[in-house]
Amino acid sequence: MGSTEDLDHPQTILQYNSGFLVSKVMFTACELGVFDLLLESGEPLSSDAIAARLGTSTTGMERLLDACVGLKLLAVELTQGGALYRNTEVSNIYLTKSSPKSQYHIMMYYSNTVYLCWHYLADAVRSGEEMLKFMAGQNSVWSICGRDVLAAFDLSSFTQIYDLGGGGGALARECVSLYPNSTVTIYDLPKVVQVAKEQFVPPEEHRITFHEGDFFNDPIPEAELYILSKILHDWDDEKCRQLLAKVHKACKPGRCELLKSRETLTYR
Ligand SMILES: C[S@@+](CC[C@H](N)C(=O)[O-])C[C@H]1O[C@@H](n2cnc3c(N)ncnc32)[C@H](O)[C@@H]1O
Repeated sequence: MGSTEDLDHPQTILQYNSGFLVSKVMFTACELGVFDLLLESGEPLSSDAIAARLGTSTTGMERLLDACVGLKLLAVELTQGGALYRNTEVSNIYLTKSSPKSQYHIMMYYSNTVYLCWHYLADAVRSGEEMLKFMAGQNSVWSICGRDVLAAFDLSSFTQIYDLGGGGGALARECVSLYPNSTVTIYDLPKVVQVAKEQFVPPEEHRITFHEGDFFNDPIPEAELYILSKILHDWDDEKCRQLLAKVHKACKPGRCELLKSRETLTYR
């Protein structure tokens, strides 16, 4: 990024400028069932056949298919009868609904929900009130899967837990409910801790405490278990290394970190 080539021709800036087009082409082909149809058909199909089977316009479909070819999500074979399209291997594995490794459902969530929310990013940045909605949003997922995440490993031997960047505290609440002998300290930025206290964690919940701090610039106190849930994806590799090194230093031998990113759960 910022290379001398970029100064002559801003390749990076142009890629960022149109990045959303790439996502939307992939989402649309998934949503319309292009990859599923090509998997089921077992043979390459023309754009007319695909359009007819999926009930779309022929020109629109042809353009979408060609865009997918450009993105290497589809391959095209030029025959005397016209162009025939088929899935690439990667599309068969990740973009079809029936594949065990299918990413279809998360993509539909991104396309129909996350994509729309990001339209209002500038408003969200302008307005501090959005923080409350963001925290509630972050919390809501834990009412569905918090217990499963926390039960994936037996954490009952840990009584003193720090949830770094613990936000609104929904995971902390699940944790003390599942492991009644534990206490969880939500470590987060002062303004977030204030909102968590006022809005999300009932004062009678004495097993949850708070620590106002910046995990990059302030000390991280000693604890038996550190939870970093949906934290690392926010930072570049250097920042993640910095944070993990700090947690590692605070962690005494035999103590642990539970890392939950969007896709993975790690216990070490
Ligand atoms: C994506 S949210 C995840 C919230 C929660 N862990 C969860 O799983 O729902 C990231 C959290 O990290 C907190 N955070 C960001 N930078 C931080 C910092 N430097 N020190 C402490 N917390 C921070 C944010 O305030 C926010 O609550």
